[in-house]
Amino acid sequence: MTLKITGALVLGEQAGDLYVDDSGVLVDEVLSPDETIDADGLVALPGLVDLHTHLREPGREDAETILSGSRAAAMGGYAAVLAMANTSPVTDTAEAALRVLDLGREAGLVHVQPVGAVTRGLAGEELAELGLMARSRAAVRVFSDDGRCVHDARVMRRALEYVKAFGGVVSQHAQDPTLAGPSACCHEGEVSGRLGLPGWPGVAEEVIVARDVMLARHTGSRVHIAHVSTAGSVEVLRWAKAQGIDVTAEVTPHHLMLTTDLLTGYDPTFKVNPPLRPDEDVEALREALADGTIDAVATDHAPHARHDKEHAFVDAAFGMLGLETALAVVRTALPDLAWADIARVMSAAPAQIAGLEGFGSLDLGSTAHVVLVEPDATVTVDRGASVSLSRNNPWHGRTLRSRVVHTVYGGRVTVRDGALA
Ligand SMILES: NC(=O)N[C@@H](CC(=O)O)C(=O)O
Repeated sequence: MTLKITGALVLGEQAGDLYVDDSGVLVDEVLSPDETIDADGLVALPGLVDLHTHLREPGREDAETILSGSRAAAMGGYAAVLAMANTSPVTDTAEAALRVLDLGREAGLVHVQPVGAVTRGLAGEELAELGLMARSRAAVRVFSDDGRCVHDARVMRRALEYVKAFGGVVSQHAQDPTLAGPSACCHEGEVSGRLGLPGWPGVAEEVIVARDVMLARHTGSRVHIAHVSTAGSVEVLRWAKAQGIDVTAEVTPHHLMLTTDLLTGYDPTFKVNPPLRPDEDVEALREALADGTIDAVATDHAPHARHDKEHAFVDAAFGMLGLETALAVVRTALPDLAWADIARVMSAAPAQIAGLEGFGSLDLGSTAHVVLVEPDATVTVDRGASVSLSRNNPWHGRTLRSRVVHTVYGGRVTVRDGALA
């Protein structure tokens, strides 16, 4: 099946046509295409890549499945997602990783790349089968105990040494458990004090970021900091990058826009880990994304069933949806960010960090993963319209700028006119 996309503003710049041959590759011309998409006025970006998605399968298929999460990803303009390891059972073996990969292929809407756990059962003690996962057909390159911090420095050091052998990376959920007590449920500060909610401070994140950049320097290995949420972490990253330490970092759309004050209604939709932070952190995160200190935007899409989320704030599960709205949130939060920069932080950089070949580019000869965006559309989010199985959507009722109109994955249209194809 061949495809022609006419009149798209490629990376937001000049209008041009894109052609896809019948092997799903971008080429300079196709004479009589099987399908033509009129993209006049739409911006074409390389299909987005999400470094941080929770798909809940296996184990919590009531909250999300690999199929429903793939649908949400396609609707958000994604061509690839990295599926976090905190499923049940945990993705800590090659067999478990292959199962995620194959279920993703069966769904066929985005590439689902398994993230391997760093430690067995996410218990933080013994390393998981890192080498077997890496050498398997799933070719796992990103390892993370996300949801939990690899808090033991010795274990973190060993993991960094181990993944170095095959060009892997450890994605750290930076949160010192001794500074973030078991009942903590939000940012420690003026708002938590007023609401009487147990909080944890920004420094719980920052001490781990500081420790891990030093471990990366010591081991000569590569560390990635998941969902950076504080100005202090940004300062450490800026210093580490200036030293030439091999560190990358991501920020979530919600940490670029939502702040701690949203907690005053005790609505558990806004309970997330790391927690929403004050304005000054949000400002520092926006600047760091724009200046390249933070490399990528990653959703931390964390679907939860009603019976886990609809509780008193202290008891509710941590996490919020993100795949379908990520691009519009980034565009709304940083209206001056050029489309080429959006393509970098939401596609090229995450593909590179994850070692995913064939993603992140619209150059001729690349696999045709393309998202076509209406740049100045305004859309009011309705959580009921989501294709995710969950409804913990913090953007419900908000008006966001820009809209994903079509998504093409490997030359195949997965979203057409804003609906699953
Ligand atoms: N980000 C979240 O708030 N939740 C994540 C895991 C986590 O706690 O990081 C989840 O798996 O639900």
